[in-house]
Amino acid sequence: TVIKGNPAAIISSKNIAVTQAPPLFLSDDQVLGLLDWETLVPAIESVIAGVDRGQVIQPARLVMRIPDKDAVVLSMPGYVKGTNTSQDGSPDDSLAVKIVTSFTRNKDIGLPSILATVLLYNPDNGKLKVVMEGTEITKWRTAAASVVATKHIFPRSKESGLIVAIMGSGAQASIHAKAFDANFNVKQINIWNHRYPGAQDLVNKLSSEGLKSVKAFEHGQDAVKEADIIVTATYSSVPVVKYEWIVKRDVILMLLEQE
Ligand SMILES: NC(=O)C1=CN([C@@H]2O[C@H](COP(=O)(O)OP(=O)(O)OC[C@H]3O[C@@H](n4cnc5c(N)ncnc54)[C@H](OP(=O)(O)O)[C@@H]3O)[C@@H](O)[C@H]2O)C=CC1
Ligand SMILES: O=C(O)C1=NCCCC1
Repeated sequence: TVIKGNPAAIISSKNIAVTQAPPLFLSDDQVLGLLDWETLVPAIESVIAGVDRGQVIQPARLVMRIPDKDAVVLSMPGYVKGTNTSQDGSPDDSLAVKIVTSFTRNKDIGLPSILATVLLYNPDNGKLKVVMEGTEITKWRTAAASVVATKHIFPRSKESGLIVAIMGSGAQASIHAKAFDANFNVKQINIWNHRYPGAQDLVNKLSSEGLKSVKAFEHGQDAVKEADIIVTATYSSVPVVKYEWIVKRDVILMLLEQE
């Protein structure tokens, strides 16, 4: 069966499952083509509110470690009870499982450390609808959650001129810089990495993509000194920010880490 049409419409339609169609496969590039902050941030905001309202089933994720490969596999099922109706008139509930692999040595072979797959099911009968590469959506949704948190708990985010410090220069550092730039009025983004050239490379990349006022820092303390928001996005097993470095009283600290 050839499935034609807009992947977004296909994902939201339950009919493909009923008609015995095989699951749709979406590559990361196709998923990326469907992602924008204007849609994603309110969606994440609504799901977080749904947790509070009891509309979300989200058990603790299963964590499997593979110590000799410095790797972790995370399995994350989730169900969201819809609040609207789909095109076919049924509730727009969602049922999915995300599987994330975290191989910290992947950098050496040019692969992202975090790779993900999302399996999307018909929420009424459990039939598999879509298999999608989930690496991009995982990156974006993590940063979107930081945007939502900032919006709700940091009063100065509504004013002009946020200073954001990002510790790390990998995938999460990059997407957080873009997310804050796109969603807030940002005065400066400070990037620190344990290897300074990594911070310089990320600054060059972000600047070439149009981000203004992005600066690399050699010392973490200098990067966080003036910051309103501090995002730690590293694989460090020791703290990369010291308490005494934080001089402002209402700084928000986002910690991204695996289990
Ligand atoms: N990617 C994702 O979607 C998500 C990631 N996370 C978490 O965010 C964190 C960063 O992930 P991600 O950006 O994808 O990973 P990357 O591999 O892309 O980046 C890792 C960053 O950590 C730095 N780093 C590695 N080892 C150390 C160390 N020993 N001390 C200090 N810094 C170190 C790396 O620097 P260098 O390369 O110079 O060594 C790099 O800047 C991880 O804890 C991950 O589990 C959380 C949610 C989602
Ligand atoms: O998707 C998530 O949630 C992840 N959490 C920590 C490790 C990377 C992915």
